[in-house]
Amino acid sequence: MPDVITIDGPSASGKSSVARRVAAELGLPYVSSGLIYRGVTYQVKRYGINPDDEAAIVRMLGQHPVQLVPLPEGNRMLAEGQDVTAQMHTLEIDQAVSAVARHPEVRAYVYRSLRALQPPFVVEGRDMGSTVFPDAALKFYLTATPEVRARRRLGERDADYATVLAELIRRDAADAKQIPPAPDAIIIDTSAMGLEEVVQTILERIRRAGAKTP
Ligand SMILES: Nc1ncnc2c1ncn2[C@@H]1O[C@H](COP(=O)(O)OP(=O)(O)OP(=O)(O)O)[C@@H](O)[C@H]1O
Ligand SMILES: Nc1ccn([C@@H]2O[C@H](COP(=O)(O)O)[C@@H](O)[C@H]2O)c(=O)n1
Repeated sequence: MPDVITIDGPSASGKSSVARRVAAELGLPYVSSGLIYRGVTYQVKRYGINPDDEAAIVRMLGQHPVQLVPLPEGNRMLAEGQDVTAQMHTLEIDQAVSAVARHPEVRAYVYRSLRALQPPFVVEGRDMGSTVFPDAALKFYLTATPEVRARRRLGERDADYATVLAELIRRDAADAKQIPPAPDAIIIDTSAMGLEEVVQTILERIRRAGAKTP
């Protein structure tokens, strides 16, 4: 069994749903890296920090840290010990998170949190395969057109289709630096695939890779 399996892709490509299902099938924990960036953004807003002020964000995190709890039934986000998971997937956090996540020192904070976790696990995000776990045994990258992703996301946000689509396209552009897939990632275009089909495709690739491992 590989130590670390990475599943990356743009917003609403299905990373967290797929990672959770794949991890459950393998009996492994799954880890949502985006939830840490969301937790940091929540604290930035809570403490009224300017999202452009990298040094102030890092200082704030020293006093008011966040912690990811990767439970199999769903990752939880703790801010100073308080469970704030329910407030992580709002349009307000969607719109602010990329500005916070672009700072190298913020990324270093998140990378340290992720690398401190004990493998094996399935981890999802943008740059898990390209940057954070370059030695991961297996790397997947999910794509889908913005329109398909916006339709999937509709209903999870308090917004209409046009707003959800515009927000997805904006976030893709804002995250462009960390979005490119690792050169050795297996790319799966899920535009015409159901969730279960994506999960089974990945599990099949993992089984095949496992069969090749001595
Ligand atoms: N292949 C698929 N077919 C249909 N629906 C899907 C598929 N993959 C994911 N979904 C649905 O799309 C929505 C978004 O999926 P999910 O939250 O897993 O994406 P994500 O990439 O983790 O998003 P984000 O990066 O914004 O957190 C969910 O409602 C999920 O059930
Ligand atoms: N590896 C990652 C993961 C996430 N981000 C940033 O966090 C935002 C939220 O991520 P979700 O997966 O929960 O949507 C995302 O838009 C990025 O700004 C990142 O930079 N790297």
